[in-house]
Amino acid sequence: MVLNLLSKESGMLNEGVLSSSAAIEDSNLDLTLRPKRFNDFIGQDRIKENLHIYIKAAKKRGEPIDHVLFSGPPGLGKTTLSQIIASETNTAIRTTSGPILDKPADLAGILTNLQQGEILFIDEIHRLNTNVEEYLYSAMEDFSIDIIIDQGQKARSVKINLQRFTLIGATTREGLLTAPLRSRFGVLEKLEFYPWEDLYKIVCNSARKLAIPIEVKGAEAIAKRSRGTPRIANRFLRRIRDVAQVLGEDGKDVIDEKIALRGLEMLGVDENGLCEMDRKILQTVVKSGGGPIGLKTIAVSVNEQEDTIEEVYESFLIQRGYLEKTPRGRIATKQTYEHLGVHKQMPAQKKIFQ
Ligand SMILES: Nc1ncnc2c1ncn2[C@@H]1O[C@H](COP(=O)(O)OP(=O)(O)OP(=O)(O)O)[C@@H](O)[C@H]1O
Repeated sequence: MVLNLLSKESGMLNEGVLSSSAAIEDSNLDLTLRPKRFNDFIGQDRIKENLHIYIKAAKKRGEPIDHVLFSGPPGLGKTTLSQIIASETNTAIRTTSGPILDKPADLAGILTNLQQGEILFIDEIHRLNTNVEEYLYSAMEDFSIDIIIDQGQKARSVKINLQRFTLIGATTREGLLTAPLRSRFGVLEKLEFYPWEDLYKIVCNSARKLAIPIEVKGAEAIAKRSRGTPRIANRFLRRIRDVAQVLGEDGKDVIDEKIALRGLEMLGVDENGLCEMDRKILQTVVKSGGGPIGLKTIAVSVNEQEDTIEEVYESFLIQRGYLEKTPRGRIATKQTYEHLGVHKQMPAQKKIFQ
């Protein structure tokens, strides 16, 4: 049964494919593992130091910190950092997300209920609809909003002052943010993929919190194949725990290197940390003669949403040197051919007649 779940999940990075009970268990464990303070948050040192200073200075002035925008691929800790800011500043955090805020009234309801210094966290802020986004401008800048009361001829606009709050926006697609919205954030921080050494520490910490016995080599194997992403490292750890419990030698539940590698193979993760979808994307580019090939064509060929390819897979493949993005499309690199074990077909040499 465990094995079935693993093979179904194979190569998928989204939680959507987990059975509902596994998904609930995973999200509960996610809460257990989420760092609560800067001290528990591993890596991203430059960002942590910056935030530490901004928080200290704001406290000194007796003001809330400036609006913050976190950008970067999914699972790197944008939500976690936002919650840490709230706990480090002893303030409440109200959470919503871009697609949920359908109309300005939805946002007005939330804004007018915010208390002095509270944090409003908007996840996927790049997906705010234009009307709602424009409404946010004056709230962020002047801490006021205009609302229309009454209808028809009696309709009039009334200005409402808001308490001073901090908006924290998170986005996986910073490029989709409009310039007016982007310019209203005082702090812009881009989270980067983690080096494996940081992920190793995260895996060890999580194993300790969940009382999972793990050997150094086992933790290293997971850390090196987790796409530079803490959420993935934690998920692999939990799935490989299942493997250790069922397939561990002599009834031992320990995650050693052998079990870790076996579990990763079952998850469809190869020695460089690429999953099945990564390989499908790269194969599509290579089959097209190495590119340039458009995102749309790739999406149709691998049967995945364009957005998901850009947000989840492509950013990692580009960062690791497997793919280049040009205005004419995606291009495979030498490393891609080497990894897939395919020989690059060189264009036929032109004959030079003298
Ligand atoms: N630096 C870190 N140290 C330890 N654990 C981390 C770190 N960053 C993230 N995590 C873990 O990874 C999980 C995912 O992090 P989080 O939800 O903050 O990512 P995110 O960037 O907001 O993702 P998304 O864009 O999908 O919303 C968290 O539950 C937490 O357990």
